[in-house]
Amino acid sequence: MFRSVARSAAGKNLLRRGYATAVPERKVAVLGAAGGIGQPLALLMKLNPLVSQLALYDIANTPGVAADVSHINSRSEVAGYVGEEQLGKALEGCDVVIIPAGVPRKPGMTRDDLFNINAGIVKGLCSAIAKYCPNALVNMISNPVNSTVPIAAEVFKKARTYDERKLCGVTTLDVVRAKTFYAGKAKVNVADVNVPVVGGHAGITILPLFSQATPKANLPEEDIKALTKRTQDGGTEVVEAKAGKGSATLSMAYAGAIFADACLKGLNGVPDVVECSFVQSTVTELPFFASKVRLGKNGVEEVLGLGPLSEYEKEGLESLKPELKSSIEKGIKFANQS
Ligand SMILES: NC(=O)c1ccc[n+]([C@@H]2O[C@H](COP(=O)([O-])OP(=O)(O)OC[C@H]3O[C@@H](n4cnc5c(N)ncnc54)[C@H](O)[C@@H]3O)[C@@H](O)[C@H]2O)c1
Ligand SMILES: O=C(O)C[C@H](O)C(=O)O
Repeated sequence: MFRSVARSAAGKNLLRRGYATAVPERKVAVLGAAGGIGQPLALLMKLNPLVSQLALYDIANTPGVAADVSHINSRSEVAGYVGEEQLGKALEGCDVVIIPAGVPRKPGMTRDDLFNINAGIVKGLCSAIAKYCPNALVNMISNPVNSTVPIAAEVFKKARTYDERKLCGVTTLDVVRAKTFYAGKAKVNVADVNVPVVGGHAGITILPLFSQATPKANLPEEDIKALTKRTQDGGTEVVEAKAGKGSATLSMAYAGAIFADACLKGLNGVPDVVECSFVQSTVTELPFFASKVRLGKNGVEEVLGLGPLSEYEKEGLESLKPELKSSIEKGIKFANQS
């Protein structure tokens, strides 16, 4: 349902901020909304003027989070849903579903160590999405993303609702980190920095392409290697600093909000919305891969290629493939066995 923006003061304000010529009604759900990521993400989505309805779902504690966030004087109406019996209502009519549900890492764990718990959670939530909002654009945050995205794809295939354009693994935090670390090293304004990050979302599968970073800085090879390693280990850096109290939540909420905003802009017809995401792909021989994607009215309208790689990045690309392949296959196997 579209509403002319020219008619309202809020609409004029949106136009001034370059959002769109018309502001559709958009329902967004956050699944896992009472968690470490879910709460600040709920806040950021409440602040997003492209959202008209915000559904906050979790297995516990969402009434309080929803009541709290709902007092903010921004466009969207907020509703809290708790427990499986309310999941359908949370999902009905959704345009975008963001999933940060599941357990986070503790020091010493890999993201793959979360598989046993999170795979089942994601499978259950995706079955409900297939039933209640099969056309929604899914933003998968729950780890291990390299496996949870393939799980979601298999669940949707079984339900005959799969549309590869509507399933995105959220790797924006890798891009956020790469930009921050590059700006610090290159001594450039962080707001001007762009760095594509490709591959997957775990350890060496995270491949930042600093050879394509702008503004150009001609950093020495040892700096590029150190920046690459720090980006790949960014999640672990936070897990260790939090010392058992979870993983990145605030920076992840920021990254998740950026990606969801890009999805909404794309759905609303804003041209040239490009972000990195882990999607079904033919960019390499692997069935899923993160690269730049163009977001549009149908979700992922185009998966963009890798562009020219340095020798170091070419090596990184070849080294990441076996791990990424095995994580993808693990997800597919789980979804089809259980
Ligand atoms: N993609 C990324 O870049 C990225 C970054 C950070 C964290 N993560 C992942 O996000 C996930 C969540 O992290 P967190 O720090 O918010 O964890 P958290 O434990 O603080 O919150 C998770 C929330 O999920 C809820 N939950 C559990 N089962 C659920 C279900 N079946 N339905 C709905 N909600 C359910 C919990 O009740 C909890 O509120 C983890 O898997 C973490 O590894 C991904
Ligand atoms: O590192 C984690 O476990 C969480 C997340 O994937 C991150 O990159 O911060």
